[in-house]
Amino acid sequence: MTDPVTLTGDEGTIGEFDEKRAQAAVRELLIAVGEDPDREGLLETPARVARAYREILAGLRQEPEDVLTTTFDLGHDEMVLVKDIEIVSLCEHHLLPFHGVAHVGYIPAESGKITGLSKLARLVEVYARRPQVQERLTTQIADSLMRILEARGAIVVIEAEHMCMSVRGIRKPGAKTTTSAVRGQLRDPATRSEAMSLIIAR
Ligand SMILES: Nc1nc2c(ncn2[C@@H]2O[C@H](COP(=O)(O)OP(=O)(O)OP(=O)(O)O)[C@@H](O)[C@H]2O)c(=O)[nH]1
Ligand SMILES: [Zn+2]
Repeated sequence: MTDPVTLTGDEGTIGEFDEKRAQAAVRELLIAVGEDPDREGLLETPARVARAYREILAGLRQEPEDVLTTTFDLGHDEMVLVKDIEIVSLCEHHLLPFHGVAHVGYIPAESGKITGLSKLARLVEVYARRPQVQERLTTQIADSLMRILEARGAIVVIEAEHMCMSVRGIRKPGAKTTTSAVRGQLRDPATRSEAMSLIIAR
């Protein structure tokens, strides 16, 4: 068992993951939909689902500062862009997944302070593994780059398909939503269009 961690998130204090409570809630849900939670095939389901949600929502117990740790002074002050970072997040309206790719770029601080490339993907994970809306996920990543790396500019583009639009409701599988957040020097039209053309290029 890992130690419970209590952190302060963007919207107040985030509690620890209560596995027993999650299991009881899944059992209740099974009863609510007319299933028998005591039939053999479902006996372990509450425990499995609780573990799955602990994993899928692990970002609630992490902060961006935890992952943007390793920084180097390379003196590189031009744009760094990591494309096609696969994401799976959980829509906070329906608790159904949305999945796709994130493209994350930034212009380092004048000092040339940069971070490891994998840390950009880790930053995406911190915010994706929370109940989310795609717009907030996008802006939180960009704002963290500006704040923690003191970046001069940041751009985040996310393209995703929402299960709540494909398996229920309007049922439009394949519909993709694109969101972007652009900060600092990347708002300059020439820099922004250079970044966008790199993102679009296959
Ligand atoms: N802007 C935004 N909307 C989202 C996101 N994820 C889900 N939604 C939308 O949230 C809305 C919730 O609308 P409601 O009318 O309250 O819920 P609903 O009756 O289940 O809506 P339908 O999906 O249209 O059946 C829906 O239109 C979803 O498509 C997201 O990341 N961003
Ligand atoms: Zn939804």
